Amino acid sequence: MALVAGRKTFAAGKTLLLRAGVWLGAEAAARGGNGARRFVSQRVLVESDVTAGIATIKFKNPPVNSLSLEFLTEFIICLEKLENDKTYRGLILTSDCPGIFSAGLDLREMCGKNLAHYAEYWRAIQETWLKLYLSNMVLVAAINGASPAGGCLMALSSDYRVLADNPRYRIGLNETLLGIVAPFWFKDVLVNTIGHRAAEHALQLGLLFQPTEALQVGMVDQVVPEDQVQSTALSVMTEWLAIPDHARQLTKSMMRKATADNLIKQREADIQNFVSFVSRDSIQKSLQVYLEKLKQKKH
Ligand SMILES: CCCC/C=C\CC(=O)SCCNC(=O)CCNC(=O)[C@H](O)C(C)(C)COP(=O)(O)OP(=O)(O)OC[C@H]1O[C@@H](n2cnc3c(N)ncnc32)[C@H](O)[C@@H]1OP(=O)(O)O
Repeated sequence: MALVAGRKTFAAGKTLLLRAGVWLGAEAAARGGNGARRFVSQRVLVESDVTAGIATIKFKNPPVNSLSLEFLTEFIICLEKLENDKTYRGLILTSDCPGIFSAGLDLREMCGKNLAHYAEYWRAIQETWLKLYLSNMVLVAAINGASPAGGCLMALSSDYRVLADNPRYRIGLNETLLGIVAPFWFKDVLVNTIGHRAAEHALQLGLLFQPTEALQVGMVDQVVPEDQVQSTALSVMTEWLAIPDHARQLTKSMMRKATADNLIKQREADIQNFVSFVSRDSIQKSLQVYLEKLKQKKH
């Protein structure tokens, strides 16, 4: 059943389908007698409370939960499985890596690879976003670490964001700092969240907000002490799940469909655009310099 779901997801990406199959073969699932279920994959941990109808996905791709192609493949399959299983009405996104929610796109997937790889990678990024943004489940991001760029996009695609109050946990779309440009649909999601002027300011300067600033600008909905992130996410979830599903889902779709359709109608062009942008010599150089800086930070 899960493979069928995988096939649907990756109808346009044969390699991804193959990888998904490998992952599904390695998957282990355990059921407890108390309604708790736990799916284990290498990079994505899914815990669920069947009785409450709530699942929690913990990103587990150390050291920084970068969105590698392998991570995205596992993540997409998990999302699809949960979405298709009517047991689950709510999903909490959080991290298993201390201090990092997600470092965003894996820069190594965008450097020194061939054009087909860039296209495959970007399709997986698009697919992940569409699955998150259009999910019928209530999505609450329990942001327990730094979340730049693609990490921020995952949080912004949730219905509600709870951020741990730690000045090191900065959040934002910092693409310009890398010498790259956030795609139009990243921009659309940011505009929908914080408004046009604040988004223009944040995007041009590549701002990474500390928790109090993120709350002020509306990028997150709540900032709480670090040890209360999960419990707050859970109580927010309970509140949201008290709303009848059909009414909430139709409302969510009414609010989000136009933004998602904007990408859906030009998906192939968006892939081509990414491929030609990222493969430019100047962009490759910028990304390599940025990666090098990250590596040298430690020394
Ligand atoms: C047209 C293009 C559209 C692009 C759209 C979206 C863009 C993106 O999402 S691009 C990614 C943007 N992400 C970032 O700018 C974050 C970069 N990372 C950091 O700022 C820090 O690593 C972070 C704050 C997340 C964590 O800090 P630390 O805990 O201090 O860890 P280190 O910096 O020491 O990193 C450990 C290790 O991970 C490597 N790393 C970090 N980020 C990435 C990444 N995004 N992709 C790949 N690898 C990453 C870093 O180089 C270190 O590697 P080693 O030196 O080999 O240990």
